[in-house]
Amino acid sequence: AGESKPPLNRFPTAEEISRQILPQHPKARDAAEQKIIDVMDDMVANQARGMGNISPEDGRMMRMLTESVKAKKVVELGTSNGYSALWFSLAVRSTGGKVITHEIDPTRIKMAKANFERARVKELITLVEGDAHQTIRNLDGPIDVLLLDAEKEGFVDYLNQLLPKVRVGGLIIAHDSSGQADQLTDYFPAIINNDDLESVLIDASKWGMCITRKMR
Ligand SMILES: C[S@@+](CC[C@H](N)C(=O)[O-])C[C@H]1O[C@@H](n2cnc3c(N)ncnc32)[C@H](O)[C@@H]1O
Repeated sequence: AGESKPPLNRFPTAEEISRQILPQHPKARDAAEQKIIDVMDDMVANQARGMGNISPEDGRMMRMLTESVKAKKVVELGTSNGYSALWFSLAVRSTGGKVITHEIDPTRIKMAKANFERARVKELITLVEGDAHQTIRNLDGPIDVLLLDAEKEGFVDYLNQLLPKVRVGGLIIAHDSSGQADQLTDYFPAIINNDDLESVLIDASKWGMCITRKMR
């Protein structure tokens, strides 16, 4: 924070605006949020390798969206070590909501639990262990925000299972929608050919998020 950058003598590119001009660091509104952000910073510095975490830009966008739709229930598929869930926890602290996140890998489950513990968000986040294709079957709606960030080939099944539980006006965020678009050749038709859904690609970092709104 506060680091000064030499002025550009041309129009900045979108990446320069995103990475150099707009603030990179999340803003805390109180000490509890600062605690969460401190843990997120530590995860970026010391745990990120091989975790497949979302970028900070995408996290900021998800936090804004989640607060904007006043989400009470956020469902995440693919917790990894808990980085994106912590971004959601910043949002649900202000909406009075909860995050239910799903992960299959025991090592990552252990890391996520430790991160949630030290960020003091255990009452905001429920971590469901196991294969999400099975564990989401008993999930109750209404879901306000759904993040698809587990294995790409599973996205259509996740959508089919959970779309009926997403509330009208709710959001489905498919992560890596540009970075791994080649693995989403079934997913794109599934959302495009559904007249109840409207979608837009937000490419704040190279991974991209396809954000879909349930219109009716
Ligand atoms: C890209 S990472 C998630 C990153 C995380 N959302 C973040 O930004 O911090 C994908 C995760 O999905 C998990 N995963 C893959 N298949 C799964 C399944 N069938 N059920 C639950 N989790 C799964 C992987 O173990 C991996 O940790």
